[in-house]
Amino acid sequence: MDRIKLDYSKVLPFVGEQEIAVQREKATKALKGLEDGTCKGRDFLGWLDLPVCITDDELNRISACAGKLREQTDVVVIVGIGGSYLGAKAVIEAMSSSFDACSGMKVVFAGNNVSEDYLYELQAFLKDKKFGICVISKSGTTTEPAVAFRLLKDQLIEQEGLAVARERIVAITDEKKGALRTMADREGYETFVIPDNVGGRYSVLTPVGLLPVAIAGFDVRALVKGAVDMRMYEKGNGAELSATYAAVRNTLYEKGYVIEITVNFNPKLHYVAEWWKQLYGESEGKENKGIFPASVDFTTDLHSMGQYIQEGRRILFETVLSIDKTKYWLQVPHDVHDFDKLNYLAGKRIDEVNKMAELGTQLAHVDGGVPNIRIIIPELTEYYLGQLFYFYELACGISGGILGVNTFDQPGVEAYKNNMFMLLGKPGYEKK
Ligand SMILES: O=P(O)(O)OC[C@H]1O[C@](O)(CO)[C@@H](O)[C@@H]1O
Repeated sequence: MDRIKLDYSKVLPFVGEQEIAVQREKATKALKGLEDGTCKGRDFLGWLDLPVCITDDELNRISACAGKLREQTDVVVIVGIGGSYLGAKAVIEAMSSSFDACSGMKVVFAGNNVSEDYLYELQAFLKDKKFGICVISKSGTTTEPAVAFRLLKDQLIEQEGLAVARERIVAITDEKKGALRTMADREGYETFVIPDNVGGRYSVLTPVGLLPVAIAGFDVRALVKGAVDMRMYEKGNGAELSATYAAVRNTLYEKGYVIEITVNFNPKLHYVAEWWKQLYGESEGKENKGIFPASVDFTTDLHSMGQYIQEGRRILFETVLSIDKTKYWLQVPHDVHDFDKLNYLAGKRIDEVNKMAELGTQLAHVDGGVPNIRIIIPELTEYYLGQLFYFYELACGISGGILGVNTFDQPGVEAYKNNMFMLLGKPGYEKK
């Protein structure tokens, strides 16, 4: 099997190899802190060896549960927010056909917002459908998924009766604590556990990511294998890829490039970037520090954000997720009239046009003062997504270590929650 690659040659017009080497040394120290378990947030390092530790029994249980839901239902609603849905959404969007339901099974998401219209429309869509619910919350107390789950559970009971509803609900949560654990135990739902030492945004390789992906009909074993191979490669090579990426982005940050834009040239990667934004934003954005993670879909956003990136404030760098080989083959057709003057492209692959757009964009943006990193993904498969997830997770752990923050907490997220609870009159929040 091939491996994802990193190309930072188009960063070198902006920073010297020597400057990167300084950050690379810091990266080596940060990596040691992770591997020794001496870094800040050391109670949350379970993800480091997670892919290697997943047993065959666990994978079989995940497959069996997914198989049962696929048999019994036409639609499964994945209820969760942040790390409790983004990894699964990223894989499912990347692997699904852009127009069909994935492998005959429709997987939809809820609990990642509190929009009344969204929930109303979802309930209308589920009316008279055979549906199931996979509810995911590590804490078991997050408001958005809790509200959605209450509505959907009631609807399921109303449509199917209590006994069938219990059969069609699966909960993924803490082993012992939280409201969801209490409810699942009391109602007798099938449950899967999110390990204590794995934070939400690092949980894609636990049942949190794996079960929804299996329900959608995709290959979780290949996903895990990709992560295992990346873990083994990085372990044997001083985290060559992850530490280098972490060092390069921190070198840029020190030079005033405070915004990293993750770029794709394939809309299927949109949610990979969303997953990455949570991973890096929640991990690094604290103590008034951290690179701001942003993302764009090209070429779509070249026609909107392209102007700013080319000529706006020079505080941006780009990391392009570049897919080497497409899944399909499609050529630009020849036209006898050539009214649109496109015959110069006739016979060329659509992907060649896309690749030239990618190269042309890189040249233009580098010329315009935007450093460019490329992550080259051989093909868009579960296996390479597994590699990519592990690479990004390890690089994030290292990068947070270089920055000197606790990569694994997210104290800032509480501020909005406290205000919302106070405004809604939640008992215990009146005085706040
Ligand atoms: O799985 P939970 O506990 O519902 O949390 C969901 C998300 O909310 C956060 O805790 C932030 O509020 C994220 O870190 C997490 O991924």
